[in-house]
Amino acid sequence: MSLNVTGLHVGYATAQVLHGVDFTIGENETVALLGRNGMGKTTLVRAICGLRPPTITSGSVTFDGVDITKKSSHQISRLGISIVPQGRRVFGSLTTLENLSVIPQRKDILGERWTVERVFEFFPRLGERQTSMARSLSGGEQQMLAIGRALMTNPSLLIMDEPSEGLAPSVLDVIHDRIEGLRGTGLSTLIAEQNVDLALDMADRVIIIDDSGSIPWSGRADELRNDSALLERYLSI
Ligand SMILES: Nc1ncnc2c1ncn2[C@@H]1O[C@H](COP(=O)(O)OP(=O)(O)OP(=O)(O)O)[C@@H](O)[C@H]1O
Repeated sequence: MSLNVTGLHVGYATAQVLHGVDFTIGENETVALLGRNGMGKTTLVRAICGLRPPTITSGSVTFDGVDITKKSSHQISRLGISIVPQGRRVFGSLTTLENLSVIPQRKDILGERWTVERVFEFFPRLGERQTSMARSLSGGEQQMLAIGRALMTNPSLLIMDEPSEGLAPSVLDVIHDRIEGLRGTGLSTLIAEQNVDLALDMADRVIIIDDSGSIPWSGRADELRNDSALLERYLSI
């Protein structure tokens, strides 16, 4: 798996948000995307996944050597990138089981495929709630379901947009543990997060987005954790 983002400019009808974003993600890497509120984390992950708005105005996104800059979100999903959207977006009027069963799956993959049973092994709590309507699940259970739905596509790159948002600390521990559990399964992960401590615990590498609409710093998570000037400058911590 390799993702290469080069010179990406992205915006909305009303405003240009990203002004030349460059980064790469390699095989088996967990990368955190950090930045203060409104810097463009969601804009960047939506652009990579082919979700519109926003619109990519220049630059390119290449995934496993294929230019996906102009591809639709469905095409990108079929190539192996899956997103856990901000706000979870599960189907409230379907059961847990139905939410997982309706996902189109990529079949031509190396390694173990995801099945509903495997998701229930991975998140036992979802197995217990498989006949419940998704709208009746707690926030944490909905987040597990959103991750389960993304895994069902059999991605090689999983992108999560603020997985910690609105979750209680005990649930965060579960989500953190499960994201750790994905390591070594051949999956690479990009996590956009406001919760810097959590992100630094989970990630091998960090990219920071700032008000220039680009990536002023990237490096190892432990480097950032130990650099109070960087934390203050870009994340106001
Ligand atoms: N649909 C939209 N139309 C116009 N502008 C938008 C739209 N969505 C986001 N923006 C603007 O784009 C900029 C970046 O927003 P974005 O949501 O990508 O930031 P973020 O880093 O993910 O922030 P947060 O952590 O608050 O979600 C903000 O100025 C926001 O107001």
